Amino acid sequence: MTRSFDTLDVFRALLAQAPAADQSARKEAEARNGQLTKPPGALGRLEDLAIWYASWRGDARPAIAAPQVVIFAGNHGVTAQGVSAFPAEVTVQMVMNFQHGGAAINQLSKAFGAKMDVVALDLDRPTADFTTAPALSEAELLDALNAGWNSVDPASDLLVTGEMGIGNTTSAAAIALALFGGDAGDWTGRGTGVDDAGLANKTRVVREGEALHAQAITDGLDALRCLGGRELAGMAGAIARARSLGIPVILDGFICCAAAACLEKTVPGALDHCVAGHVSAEAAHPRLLAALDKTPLLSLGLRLGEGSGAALAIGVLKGAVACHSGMATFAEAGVSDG
Ligand SMILES: O=C(O)c1ccc[n+]([C@@H]2O[C@H](COP(=O)([O-])O)[C@@H](O)[C@H]2O)c1
Ligand SMILES: Cc1cc2nc[nH]c2cc1C
Repeated sequence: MTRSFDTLDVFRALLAQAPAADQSARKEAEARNGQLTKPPGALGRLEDLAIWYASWRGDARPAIAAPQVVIFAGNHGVTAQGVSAFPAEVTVQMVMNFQHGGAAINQLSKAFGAKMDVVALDLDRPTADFTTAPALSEAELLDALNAGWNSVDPASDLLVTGEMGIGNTTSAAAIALALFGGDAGDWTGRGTGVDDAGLANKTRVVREGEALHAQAITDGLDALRCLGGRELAGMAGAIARARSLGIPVILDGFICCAAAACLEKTVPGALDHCVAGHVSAEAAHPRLLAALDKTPLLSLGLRLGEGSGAALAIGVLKGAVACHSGMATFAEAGVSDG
């Protein structure tokens, strides 16, 4: 694969140089919002969402015409520790299901008019078990970040990143512990549905893994390398590329947010072009969203991953932008503005 960046320092520099939102588009969108035929604030959070979207698109009256959903898949060596309710083979089996159109995310992408791409990352080469070694080498991390970076369609106008990877809630919990502190128990949840004994074992694995690598972790990219997985790195690379292209992002569940947190902890503000699509039923997702200072759009008790909650939130964002760009102003409609 041709890489777009060959070292982690170049990736860090790309993150640091990423463009900011367009303040003049924001101001123009705020002014337009104030003239639309509704009582001030009556569209609630939809108003902020539309203005946020306009500012990142550099267009005070934008449209959402080409959303892209990218699902990354990876396998995790830590599954040898018995941390998931499902066997690791499910990852490759679900990739085939995505490719044949049979998964929830296929239906949700279709329902919300998004094109969907699947990026399977070296499924025959699981990461190392992070309780004994760093999950990824630097070269492996770079390859996965590059795969994510190159997966984003520059012609799209909205990105959803999702994932599939048996064992990856363990990885995400260890990353969150490394980045935000606290106890392993604060960040460890049931994932696909482990029982109480499974949860205790998983919490031990998260604690041991984080302790083993704590000294080596100085920023989010170290956490991604030591405790992460290829699909998490793929999501991080895609989120970073979207920023460089001025494409807003809807974040999905616990694993997606852990991957995104690695960017934020590397360059503060790196997630300003992202909105949290939903809060999942994974126990620590609310805590992780709070740490990222993100308020989720939806709360539907989902714990599927694969971009499902974020895809549903495409509908909310499309609604917000349609109202903002399509509604009449008081002057246009001849409605008294009070
Ligand atoms: O998105 C979430 O918050 C979420 C919560 C629980 C489970 N998942 C999905 O379930 C898989 C990981 O669960 P586990 O138990 O194998 O760590 C992975 O494929 C995720 O997409 C996803
Ligand atoms: C069946 C199945 C589907 C999934 N989709 C995302 N994560 C998943 C985990 C399992 C186990």
